[in-house]
Amino acid sequence: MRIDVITIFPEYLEPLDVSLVGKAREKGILDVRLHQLRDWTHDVHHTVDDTPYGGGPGMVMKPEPWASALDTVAPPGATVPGTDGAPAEGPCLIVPTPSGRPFTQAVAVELAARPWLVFAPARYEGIDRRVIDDAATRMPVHELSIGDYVLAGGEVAVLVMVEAIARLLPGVLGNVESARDDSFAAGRMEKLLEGPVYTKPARWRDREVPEVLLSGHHGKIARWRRDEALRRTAAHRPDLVAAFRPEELDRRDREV
Ligand SMILES: COc1cc(COC(=O)c2cn[nH]c2)cc(-c2cccnc2)c1
Repeated sequence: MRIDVITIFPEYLEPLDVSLVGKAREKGILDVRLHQLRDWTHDVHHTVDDTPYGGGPGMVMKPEPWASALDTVAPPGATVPGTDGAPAEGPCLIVPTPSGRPFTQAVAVELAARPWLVFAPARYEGIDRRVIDDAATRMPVHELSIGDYVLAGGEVAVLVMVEAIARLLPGVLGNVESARDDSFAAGRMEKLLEGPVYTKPARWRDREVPEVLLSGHHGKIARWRRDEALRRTAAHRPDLVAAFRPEELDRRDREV
């Protein structure tokens, strides 16, 4: 997978050199390229923003630098080889924004199937809308939110999305850390939260590990984990429990 990030703060993306994503880059699974948006400005101050039409607080990112950057990074008609022999594909543009579609595990799974992602993290109050409208004439554009809060810029959101997507790519996670059991991975109790986890020692500061986990009885352990996941989800995310159908639970109970 090729990932391009266009930003005025490339140093914000240095964490992509370490750990999981860093190793995926070393293995050639990920090809991450950072681009300084100011390289596509021509004035002495390398200006990328201006006051908003219609007034209001803050500044808006000018269209010209973004359009030039996107034309260079993802020229019209440019493609990369598809994954697993799929046909070559052009880029998909991702714009982190508080007003975007929620970035969920399902969206991460969808994007992990694409061979080329271009991220456009904005600063200030955002990017002139015409940049996104123009880009949408030649590539899919996803405006995505990582949560209901406002950041000073989209770079942190890019780090979140790249990590969530990269860990789904074959060869990135060792088989020990399989992404299969994720809370939100489909097929594992659908969208319930993870229950509590424990490791050695069995007794620590007078606190014991729940007996069932030491029993070796896989059926009881699975049921206990499901109950704890449901308990935790009811406590922290009643909205997810509401979406859960009781007969669904009975079926799963029968499976164990
Ligand atoms: C300060 O106002 C902002 C901040 C950001 C950075 O992203 C987030 O804050 C975010 C992302 N997921 N949750 C929060 C982006 C935009 C923006 C970008 C493009 C078009 N329109 C608006 C605006």
